Amino acid sequence: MARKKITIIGAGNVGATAAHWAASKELGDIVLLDIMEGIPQGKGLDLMEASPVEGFDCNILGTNNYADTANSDVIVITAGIARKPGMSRDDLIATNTKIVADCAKKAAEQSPNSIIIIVSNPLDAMTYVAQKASGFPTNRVFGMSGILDAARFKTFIAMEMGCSVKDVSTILLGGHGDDMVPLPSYTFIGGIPIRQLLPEEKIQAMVDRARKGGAEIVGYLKTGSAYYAPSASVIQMVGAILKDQKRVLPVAAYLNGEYGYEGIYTSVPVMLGANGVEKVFEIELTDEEKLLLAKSVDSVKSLIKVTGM
Ligand SMILES: NC(=O)C1=CN([C@@H]2O[C@H](COP(=O)(O)OP(=O)(O)OC[C@H]3O[C@@H](n4cnc5c(N)ncnc54)[C@H](O)[C@@H]3O)[C@@H](O)[C@H]2O)C=CC1
Ligand SMILES: CC(=O)C(=O)O
Repeated sequence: MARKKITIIGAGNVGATAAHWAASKELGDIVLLDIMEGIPQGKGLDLMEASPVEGFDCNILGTNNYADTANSDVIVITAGIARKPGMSRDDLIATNTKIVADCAKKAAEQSPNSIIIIVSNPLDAMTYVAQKASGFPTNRVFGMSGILDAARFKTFIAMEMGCSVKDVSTILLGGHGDDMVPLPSYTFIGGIPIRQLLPEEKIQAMVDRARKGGAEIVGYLKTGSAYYAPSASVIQMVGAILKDQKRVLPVAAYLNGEYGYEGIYTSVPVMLGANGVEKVFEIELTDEEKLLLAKSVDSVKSLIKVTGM
């Protein structure tokens, strides 16, 4: 069987670390593309030279040329810039819209049957931009944030309980911002509802910490944002697609009337397999949860508006 081909666009912290996880899991051959000359080539070769030590078999090519990405099965877009002093959020969106649209268009031309996963921020709006720029059907363009945000929530719960992270399960909805919607009502520890094990104030403190999880890491790093957990999260999605695992995961998926919303991307539980988003699950929500989701979707809508797409 031919090896799968994964292209990662943006060889910065998230992109290079995603290549590392993908290689160590032998998910396929990897093309690492960046606009900076030498960076993807150097990081790609360095990672490839780890293969005899770690014992993984895959080719890793660093490049600045989209022709090298041809016939990829999955394309991960992490390209973009972070907000700099003096730059408004709208300035950032304008710049990243151009970058993400350009990357998605060029990558889609080279790999017309591929699946595109967006990581670049602001996530939900950039996913919308990539879908428009690629012209791909919406089941083949979606974003990563829900797995990361849920992973942060699960980590804090395991830390609080002193239990294994493996026994914590949850669902999280909404945009990748401060008003994302972690759902304690769908959170279980070894099958036990979290509200039977922890007081509400402790649960709400962890909900709040998860919402601000990205900022917490930036506060420590100062020079950049999180990349280990984000890259692990996107590679979980890549694995689910390439192995047709039918995983049920929170993904920034296109909504076609589900939850009462149409024409936007936001995180909801989906089934992820070889055809990308194969099913969107609509779960029951309380009135309060519906209001929280509406607030988050409003934020996503206003970000999409700024893109002008
Ligand atoms: N969705 C999520 O949950 C998360 C999203 N992010 C976002 O992912 C993006 C990447 O983050 P990092 O890797 O930490 O940033 P980084 O600055 O380390 O890497 C970005 C890379 O993109 C490259 N790039 C810029 N313009 C390009 C273009 N036109 N074509 C190809 N490459 C280009 C840069 O040269 C750089 O190497 C950011 O937008 C960040 O906010 C990061 C973590 C989590
Ligand atoms: C950077 C980002 O989006 C995060 O760490 O959540």
